[in-house]
Amino acid sequence: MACQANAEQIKSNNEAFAVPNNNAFGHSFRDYDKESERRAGVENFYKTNHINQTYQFAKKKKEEYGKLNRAEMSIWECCELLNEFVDESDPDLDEPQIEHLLQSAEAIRRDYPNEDWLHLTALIHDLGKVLLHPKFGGEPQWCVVGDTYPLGCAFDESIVYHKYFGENPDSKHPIYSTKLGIYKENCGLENVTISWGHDEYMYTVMKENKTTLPPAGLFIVRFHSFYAMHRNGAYSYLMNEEDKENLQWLRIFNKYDLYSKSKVRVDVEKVKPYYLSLVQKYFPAKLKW
Ligand SMILES: O[C@H]1[C@H](O)[C@@H](O)[C@H](O)[C@@H](O)[C@H]1O
Ligand SMILES: [Fe+2]
Ligand SMILES: [Fe+2]
Repeated sequence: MACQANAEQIKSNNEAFAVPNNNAFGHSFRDYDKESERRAGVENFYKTNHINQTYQFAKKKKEEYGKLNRAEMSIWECCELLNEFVDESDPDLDEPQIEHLLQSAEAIRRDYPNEDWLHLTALIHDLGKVLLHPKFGGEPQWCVVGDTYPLGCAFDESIVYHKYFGENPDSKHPIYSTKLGIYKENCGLENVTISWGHDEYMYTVMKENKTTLPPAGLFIVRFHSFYAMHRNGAYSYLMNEEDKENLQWLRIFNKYDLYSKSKVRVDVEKVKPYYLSLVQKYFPAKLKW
């Protein structure tokens, strides 16, 4: 399969995307301290998120939404539902989410023309944000978007707005507050309970609907918001060899996920036939959500 090729090699051969210095608001990307029109809202978002994401909470949500009994629809129908949502956790983008999906997919497609699985992975990576939709219970933003992190073990200091974990009951738990917590060294990320949100939900949707996308595609979707791990190198003691392999692809993907955020809109109708053909290749026509 294409993605078994060495990720770093493919990268050096193809890379062309110029990483912009500034986001659409004139600041550097992921700067959570800089005063901007989005800053206060983003901080408030993380305060609520960090206080309420506990191990028990994430377990419960995973079970509840893991039933996939809310809707039947195609991948494209879901993309269209995201037209109405703006992500409150994001300091770099205030456009509807469908724009972000197309922007990241088109950017990665330009640099990796032969990795069609990567184009589709980018298109669908944030579809889990559909949890915000009334059809899915209209979940509040704090348990759908934002960076994610492991639960059941200590919160690493590199997580954004770490200070707000002080008010999370798990930070006083005798086991959950220790470095390894309930986990064994190198147990593999698939065995770790991550804070509940769009990543884990979309991973479940993909898996249960039997996507034929390669393991790296599933890994990207499941852990793309886990910045403490893929950007800061934290929690490496929970990772196994397979995670480390997949991480190479996640790092490539992240560049396009983050730095493609802009005010330049993609012509949806123009690119739609291409993405529909990929959806057909890797997914059933209707999926359970
Ligand atoms: O604000 C963003 C946004 O919610 C993304 O979808 C998520 O993947 C990122 O990790 C987060 O920082
Ligand atoms: Fe995301
Ligand atoms: Fe994204």
